[in-house]
Amino acid sequence: MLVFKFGGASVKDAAGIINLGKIVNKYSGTPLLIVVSAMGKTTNALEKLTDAYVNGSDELHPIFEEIKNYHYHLLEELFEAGHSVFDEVANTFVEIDWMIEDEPHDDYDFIYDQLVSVGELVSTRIVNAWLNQQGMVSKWLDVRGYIHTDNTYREGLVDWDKTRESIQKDIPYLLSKNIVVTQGFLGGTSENFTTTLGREGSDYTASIFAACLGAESVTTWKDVPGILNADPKYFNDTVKFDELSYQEAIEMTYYGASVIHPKTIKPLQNAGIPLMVKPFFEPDAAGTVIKQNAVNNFVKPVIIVKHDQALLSISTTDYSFISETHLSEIFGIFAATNIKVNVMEISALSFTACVDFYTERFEKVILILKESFKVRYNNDLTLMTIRHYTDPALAELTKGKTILLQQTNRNTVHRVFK
Ligand SMILES: Nc1ncnc2c1ncn2[C@@H]1O[C@H](COP(=O)(O)OP(=O)(O)O)[C@@H](O)[C@H]1O
Ligand SMILES: N[C@@H](CC(=O)OP(=O)(O)O)C(=O)O
Repeated sequence: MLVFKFGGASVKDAAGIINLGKIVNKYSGTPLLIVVSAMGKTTNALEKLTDAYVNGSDELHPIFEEIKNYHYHLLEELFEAGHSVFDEVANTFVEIDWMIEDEPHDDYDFIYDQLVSVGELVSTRIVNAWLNQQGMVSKWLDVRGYIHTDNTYREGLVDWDKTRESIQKDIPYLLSKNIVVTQGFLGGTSENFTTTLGREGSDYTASIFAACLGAESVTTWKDVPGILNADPKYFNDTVKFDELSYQEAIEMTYYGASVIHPKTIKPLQNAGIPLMVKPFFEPDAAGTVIKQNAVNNFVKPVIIVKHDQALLSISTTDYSFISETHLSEIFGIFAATNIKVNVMEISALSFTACVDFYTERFEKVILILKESFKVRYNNDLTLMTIRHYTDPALAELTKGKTILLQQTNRNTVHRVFK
């Protein structure tokens, strides 16, 4: 069986959904599970809606109307009036109406997951209806009953044993009868609340299903020819990799290559399942294959740029050395507040960490750290990681930047700058 993942860019409009149908049609006869993300930039719009709700903003209803109109226009282009998908989509949006009628719950991350998840619940209804309308028999599956997580909202931790059991119990039978269409990015808790797996987590969803089902391969259909040595949105003259090893792909995604979610590769590596990254605009092209024993061919350095970084500098209040006990306390606080450290440095008197900046989490961690330490920080920074670097490439890429932290290893350099 195969697992396909279609991201937001591939289903951003009616033409995208028609194209998805054509790609799927090429694989008729092969058992196929399809993971779909929210359409276009819907997740960003739902994040704005969540903020507006929590802050009691007047923008709440206009934002919601815009999200609904975007989906209804798309439906009108694809389906005759009266098709049951109109009601399915409307009923899903009603869940937002119910939630925003009440006063916001205290836990922002909990509210976020209940509201933002609607993007995937709606997109999968539309894709499923379109495939069926095109004669490809397909079943809509609520992923929240299959991917079981803890209640770490916005970063649900997957309970692999429970997830594997649920998936293996039902999905092989469903796949023997139909195509299965399900939501990326979402999970469910044991109390039946919705969780999300972290932004851009639909790639990870595809990998979870593939690993549990022993799929032949996973294909993620993207708006790029494959994995390139740098993000083509920011760099010209990029080169595509035909193959990449799991290890190299893990390193790239860990440091922020946003083309694949960082948690995606490991389950596939453990199960020996290849991951193809292919362009949805040219479905017969080879793309990039991530697999065991791949030949990594680095004709150019790999450049990974991560924005929205903060540099935290932590020292003791009595000017004593930073000890292992202090470090243990600091990491305990990071773990408890879901702060991810990308690069760090220790000196006699201070510990410095470059971390992803999320406003609410950051404010929380600073408050807790300040109970025991002196804390200074800079935000709005960029972390650039260059793998397989050359000195001229490094000099060119960092020209004119104010570097706040730097690390150089044999293969990889990190630079944090303004
Ligand atoms: N090394 C890279 N190679 C290819 N694309 C990259 C790379 N790094 C970042 N990207 C970005 O990843 C985007 C595709 O990923 P993403 O937007 O998450 O796709 P989707 O959400 O449709 O699955 C591309 O449009 C590109 O800008
Ligand atoms: N819709 C979610 C999950 C996701 O993976 O989306 P995409 O496949 O478009 O990156 C997000 O935008 O974060």
